[in-house]
Amino acid sequence: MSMMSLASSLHCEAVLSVRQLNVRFGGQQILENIHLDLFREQVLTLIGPNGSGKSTLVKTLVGAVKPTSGSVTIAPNQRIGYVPQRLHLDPTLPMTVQRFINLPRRHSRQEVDSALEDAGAETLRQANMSELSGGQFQRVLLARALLVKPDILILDEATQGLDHQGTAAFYRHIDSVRRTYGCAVLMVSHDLHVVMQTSDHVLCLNRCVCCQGKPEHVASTQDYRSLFGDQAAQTLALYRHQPQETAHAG
Ligand SMILES: Nc1ncnc2c1ncn2[C@@H]1O[C@H](COP(=O)(O)OP(=O)(O)OP(=O)(O)O)[C@@H](O)[C@H]1O
Repeated sequence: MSMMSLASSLHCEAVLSVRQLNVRFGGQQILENIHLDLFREQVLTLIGPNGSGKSTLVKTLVGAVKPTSGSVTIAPNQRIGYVPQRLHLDPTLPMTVQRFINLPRRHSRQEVDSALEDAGAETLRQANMSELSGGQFQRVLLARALLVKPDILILDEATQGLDHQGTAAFYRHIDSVRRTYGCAVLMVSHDLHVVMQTSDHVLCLNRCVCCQGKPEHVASTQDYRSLFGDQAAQTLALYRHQPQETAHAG
């Protein structure tokens, strides 16, 4: 096979594709003409200001929101693991991590242990869900998503509320999960520094896709700078001055 045909066959292997997607709530257009491809083992991050439609797009991908028009196509036999932005549990209801993770379907002890370990939550099996820290809770949600042995892992602002250290640690788990499971990762994040260091592809959303590409490309666009202001200037400076050293910094 020539290099050219090899490259084109690899590029056809999208595990998830979105075409001409529009979502309206009432009379309001929330997502407009979204076009997106996610490839095997790729880390694609959605960024965008508050209210730009990131969560709505993720919910559309996992089937929780129905598009007004357009399509979401998942390649055959692809299992999706989903880590939601928030999950409210009744704090008065005692429930161990082990019990929570076995809902709605029971898994073998070995499957549970292995998912907890892959998510960095191996010490939490007997802990009570209501006593977990924010970072521990998110790792348990990640473990639950890993139980399906995902080909596609989708995370909606999974590090919301975590401090720098917790955020950096969580992304390290995501990175190792991607390698262990060989899965594609699509996530929403506000942590621009980390996004720019950990993503293969960044898609900047503001109702429609306003720019996308490799992190260094997106960081240098005017759209990105006008949406994220000072924070954008900092991430760009990071590329110019110390691209290697800060990998995985929080
Ligand atoms: N179920 C709904 N019904 C009506 N409007 C909705 C619904 N869900 C979201 N919206 C609106 O859609 C817009 C996009 O919301 P969305 O949560 O997708 O944005 P986001 O980019 O994820 O924001 P954030 O960064 O604040 O989480 C907002 O104006 C929101 O009020």
